[in-house]
Amino acid sequence: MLFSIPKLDKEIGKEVSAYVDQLTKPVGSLGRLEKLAIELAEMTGNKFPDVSPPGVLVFAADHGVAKEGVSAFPPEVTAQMVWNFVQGGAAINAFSRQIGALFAVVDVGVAAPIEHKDVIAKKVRYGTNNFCETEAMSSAEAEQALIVGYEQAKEIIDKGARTLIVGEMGIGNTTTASAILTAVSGKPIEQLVGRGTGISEEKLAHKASVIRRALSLHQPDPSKPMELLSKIGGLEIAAMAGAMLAAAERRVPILLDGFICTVAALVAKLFAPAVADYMIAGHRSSEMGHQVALELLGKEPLIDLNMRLGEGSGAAVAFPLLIFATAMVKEMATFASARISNSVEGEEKQ
Ligand SMILES: Cc1cc2ncn([C@H]3O[C@H](COP(=O)(O)O)[C@@H](O)[C@H]3O)c2cc1C
Ligand SMILES: O=C(O)c1cccnc1
Repeated sequence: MLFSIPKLDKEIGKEVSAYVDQLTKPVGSLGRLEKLAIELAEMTGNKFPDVSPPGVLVFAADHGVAKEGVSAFPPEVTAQMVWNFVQGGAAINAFSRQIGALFAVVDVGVAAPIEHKDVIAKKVRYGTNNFCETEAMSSAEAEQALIVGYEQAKEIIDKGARTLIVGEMGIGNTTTASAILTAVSGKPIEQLVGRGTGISEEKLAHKASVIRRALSLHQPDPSKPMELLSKIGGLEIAAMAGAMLAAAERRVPILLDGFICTVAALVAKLFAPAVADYMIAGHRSSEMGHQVALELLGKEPLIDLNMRLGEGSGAAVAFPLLIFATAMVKEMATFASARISNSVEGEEKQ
């Protein structure tokens, strides 16, 4: 599949960088917010971009590998949480309301029938196969799930979303994400597999052995994203990658969530490396493996609150920082406009 992602507007970045140095504060004193303002300008091609409203897309799907007992919760929780999302009771609902987000939940592969006017029905199949036994899904299904994500992102952007947040719900998906990350990074499984919903030490060792089995069965080519998705992937992970690709094509900044989202980001990057230019890492999840995924992506997260939930929750909590960065550029006075004496230290920049 081919994606056409525009180059970052480095010229606007330079303009904003120079302008930020004129604002009524010592040079560099707003730290990371300054860098963020420059990045947002380069992504959007706009010196004074709007990042609101954000669009939150939560993709839900089940994982056949959950049968192996790799989660602290039973697979039915995926469907049960979808009902919670439409009733507004999940963490991502509370946080989406706080940040004024456009919100949608998409069934891309829940292993139960779901009919509700507020659930976008895009089920590709009733959960994946157990990838310890056979491939998770066909390449055609992986592609279909990717397209679901792509189309949904297009839609929410058409409705006005100026920043994209992608979240997920899928019991077992930290196993799937760890499998993909092991294949992509080539690092030892022990460094990449974590407690997910909160499994015991014993289950953690079992989870690692499940991933080891799947990788030795399928031996996916780590440079081929569709192969990774079909052999050891997840439907919601494919959809998240597709959504990110659509946002980057439209110069819409992507605010990443935690572990699963960052692994989906790595998959998106394998489809089109330039997609990473449009990503900002929202938070550092305490899930083992997230740090490695962030390093592979070359991103430093905005916040670290010891969260490990998913759903897009960490990105939603980090989102106000994007508002602050843009408000700084839009609203602050310059030394000249406010008639304030500038530094006597000349050009020195910290
Ligand atoms: C009530 C509940 C709400 C959640 N919201 C996100 N997750 C998170 O936990 C799951 C991944 O962990 P594992 O791989 O251990 O199953 C995903 O659904 C993820 O989004 C939840 C999990 C639970 C139990
Ligand atoms: O960081 C995440 O995305 C995460 C961690 C644990 C469980 N679910 C999601």
